[in-house]
Amino acid sequence: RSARLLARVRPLATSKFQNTRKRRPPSSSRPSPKSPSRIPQRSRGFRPNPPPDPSSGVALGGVAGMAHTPNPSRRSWVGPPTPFLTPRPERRELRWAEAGSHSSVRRSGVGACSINGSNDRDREANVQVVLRCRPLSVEEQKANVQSAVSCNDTKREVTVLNSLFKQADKTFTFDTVFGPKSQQRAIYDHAVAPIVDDVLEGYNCTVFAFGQTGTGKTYTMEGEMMQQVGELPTSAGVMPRAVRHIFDILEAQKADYSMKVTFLELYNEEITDLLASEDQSRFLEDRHKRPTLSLMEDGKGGSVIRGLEEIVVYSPGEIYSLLQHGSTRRRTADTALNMQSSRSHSVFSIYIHVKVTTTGNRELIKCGRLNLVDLAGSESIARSGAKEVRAREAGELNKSLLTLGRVITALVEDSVHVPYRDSKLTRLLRESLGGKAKTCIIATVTPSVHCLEETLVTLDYAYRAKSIRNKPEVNQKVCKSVMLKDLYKKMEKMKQGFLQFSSYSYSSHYHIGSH
Ligand SMILES: Nc1ncnc2c1ncn2[C@@H]1O[C@H](COP(=O)(O)OP(=O)(O)OP(=O)(O)O)[C@@H](O)[C@H]1O
Repeated sequence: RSARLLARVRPLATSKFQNTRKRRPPSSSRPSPKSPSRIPQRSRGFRPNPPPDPSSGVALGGVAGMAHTPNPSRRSWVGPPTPFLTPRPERRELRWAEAGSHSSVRRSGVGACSINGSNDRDREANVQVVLRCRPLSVEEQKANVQSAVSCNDTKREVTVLNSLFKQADKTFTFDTVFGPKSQQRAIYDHAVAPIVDDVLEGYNCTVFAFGQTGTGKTYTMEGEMMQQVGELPTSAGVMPRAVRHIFDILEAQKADYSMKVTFLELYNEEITDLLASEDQSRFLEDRHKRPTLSLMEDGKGGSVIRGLEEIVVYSPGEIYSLLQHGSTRRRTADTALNMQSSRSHSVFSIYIHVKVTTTGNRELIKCGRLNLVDLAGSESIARSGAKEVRAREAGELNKSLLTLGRVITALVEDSVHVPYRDSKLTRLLRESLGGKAKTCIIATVTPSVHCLEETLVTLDYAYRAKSIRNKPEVNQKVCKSVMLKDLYKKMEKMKQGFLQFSSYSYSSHYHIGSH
């Protein structure tokens, strides 16, 4: 019986090692040669979600709930899972394989999930919407372009000066407003840092930038990318700052943790892997020939991306180079509105597992995920001067952004049907909009009077998105070692019970027989 029980536990651990690729840390971040943790590991890390078998109906949802099925064409590893270690030797006991239960709190009923209280309403949290208005560019200033947007950071208000056109001004209030003079650091500290703290508590969180082309989405999300580990440049965006923040906290807590990342691009409704391994490099020159990945339903309203590579990382430096690598692979083009316009949406995800010991010495693993999404900009094809390929791209981009707008409207109006399925973008963002993730939207606008119409559209959608309510849930798993300990205890008890029973029946038999 015990053998049967253990046999049931083991496949859970091994099945997690199918699709994660581990890259060797760069020499600067590698542990010292004497450190046992440097023993070459063939670990592929840990899959935070159960294998996405549609028939099993495992509930995963959208970007924050994405899981990745093994791609049979990729190299797969055989043999028992080896531990995935954090770099410091004293943390060696954390093994990805330790997580025995894969379910989130709601599915497994393990642990407690309380944010503000116990009932559903208390657990709800509004999507946070912050507004950023970029400064006029040097060219715009030279051309004396008038500013038609005024920001009041203290009152959290942004006003569109329609009075320039003899109409009433329009004012919108957001959770935070960042005017043209605001710095990258302020945006990160006020809008994103709290969300990153939540990721380390085991929440799935999403930050996405949304707005017209050329308004500063990529600048806000990426900014100046880090070339190497060192001081963050003042123009570093949300992504490098979040990476630094995560490692700073984990190091300060001396936590046992494991981490992996994925980076995907959604272009013309096709998903490609921006971190695809070198064997795909022949496709790099011709971006149109890059293999596309399929987005599948998991049977419970979530999505699954087949074959997306998960890369195990050990240091901020490694993530910076992956970010750099991935973003240079992204499709960009010179348009009339932006010299380097992103022609695709991108999703960079960091999966973090942190081991925590609760009162009563119970070991749990908190599994948080941070999705950093840089959407392509909506654009007026007439004004951007897009033709042929660019016009088609713009059409596809506008289509997916339109669906995003319809999803926001449906959620705000509490419609029975939310059209998530109408575009891949909304399928990916499903969990972040109305699902169990915590979400922050950074809406970006330009102050240029020439873009007033588009600015009003962005403000209108962003304002509506403030009313979307999510139901955030902590994901935590019981360590496998704890589960095994519990099993052994139960077995021991059963053995004792059995021994007591047999000695009792033997003695009563003997007793009866002796008469
Ligand atoms: N807050 C800001 N401060 C200084 N420069 C900025 C700011 N926001 C954007 N820019 C500059 O404006 C230009 C356009 O920004 P960016 O490429 O980030 O726009 P985008 O919204 O991502 O556009 P697209 O949707 O076309 O990709 C860039 O040159 C960027 O450096």
